[in-house]
Amino acid sequence: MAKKKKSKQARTEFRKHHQGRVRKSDLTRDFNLGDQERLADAVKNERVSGKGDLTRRRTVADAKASSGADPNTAVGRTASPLVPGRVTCVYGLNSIVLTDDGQRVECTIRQILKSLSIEQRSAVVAGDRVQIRIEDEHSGTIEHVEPRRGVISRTSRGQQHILVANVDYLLIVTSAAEPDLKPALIDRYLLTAQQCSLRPIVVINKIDLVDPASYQQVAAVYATMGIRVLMTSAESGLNIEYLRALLHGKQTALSGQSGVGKSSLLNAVQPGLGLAVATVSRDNQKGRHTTTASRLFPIDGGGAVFDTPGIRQFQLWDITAEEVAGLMPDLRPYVSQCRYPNCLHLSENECAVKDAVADGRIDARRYDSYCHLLEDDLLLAKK
Ligand SMILES: Nc1nc2c(ncn2[C@@H]2O[C@H](COP(=O)(O)OP(=O)(O)OP(=O)(O)O)[C@@H](O)[C@H]2O)c(=O)[nH]1
Ligand SMILES: [Zn+2]
Repeated sequence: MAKKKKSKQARTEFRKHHQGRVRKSDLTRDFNLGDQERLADAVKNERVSGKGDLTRRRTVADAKASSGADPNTAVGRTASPLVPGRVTCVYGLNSIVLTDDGQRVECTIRQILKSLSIEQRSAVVAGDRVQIRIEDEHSGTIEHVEPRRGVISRTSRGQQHILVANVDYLLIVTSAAEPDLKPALIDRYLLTAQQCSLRPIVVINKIDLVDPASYQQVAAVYATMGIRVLMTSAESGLNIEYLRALLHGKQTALSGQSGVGKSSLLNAVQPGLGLAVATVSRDNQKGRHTTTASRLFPIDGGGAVFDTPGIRQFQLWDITAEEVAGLMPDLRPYVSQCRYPNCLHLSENECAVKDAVADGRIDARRYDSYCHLLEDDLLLAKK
């Protein structure tokens, strides 16, 4: 409740701030809502109107009607046309944009978007579809951000911080050996996928190092929940073709512990990437994980894989103990049948989840994972 109040207040502050800006810069449209689409419209209008020049103050529709030209291409002054692309990486107020025709352009963010980024922290994020104006060979300005879908975000100090936008899949890479498979870790990644409404793909890599039969049961439990599980070997090429087909045309966020073979898999899926494999020392590895730069690897024929350091090793950012069972497709059907509405399915009596574990309707290992997560992390953190 307090949170809601706070965010309403923050929105009001934000609105006031931007209304001020709008007047200052002579924008012609109402700027009340301050959401991204309206903001982008306002940016267009600002461009069309020009600062302080009343004779050029026109709406986008006017400009279209009278000139027949795309108002994005600046009325009254010559400017290069807008070019569509995708943000691969954001650092401070600068971004790297990969245009649809394959140019890599270092972009600043248009002034009005910048002020949004101070208020909401995420004016432009990795994965955003944008329109940019190229100024010279390798630099430009982001003029417009398309509405987002499929975002991976976390909340810090009451504000949503988006790590990557426009994602279809969460690729959860694990290894059968070196390091050993940790199903409990897969379960954690799955919670985040569920929470962010991303389709997960679980990859068990390095399957060449073990007897695949030893992982059939783990894989089958996920498969019954409708989760795709793939046993791969970057070494032998097993299932690489299949993985490539899955990723084709999709935006995929990469996750998984260090050393499981993420770079090796990407190199195999997309020959020519030439990603460094396991050459980093322990010290360097630490450094790598603290970097905030994210990378995007385009897939031939469409689609891309995002490697965003904050996503590689998820923390359970915004998940509360009470939410976990509802985010697990195998536990969820039983939750409403427990005697106590606030049942955490740990030591309570008349718990439908525990009954389902006892007679095998819920996999015991998954339930174990659930208990560890709550007891070791979420409830402990509360104490
Ligand atoms: N046997 C076997 N080894 C593999 C396979 N895939 C990767 N490896 C080896 O595992 C080690 C780690 O591979 P990477 O691709 O660097 O792993 P990563 O997940 O990208 O590691 P970080 O960059 O630290 O996150 C390397 O020595 C690879 O050669 C595989 O399918 N089979
Ligand atoms: Zn219960």
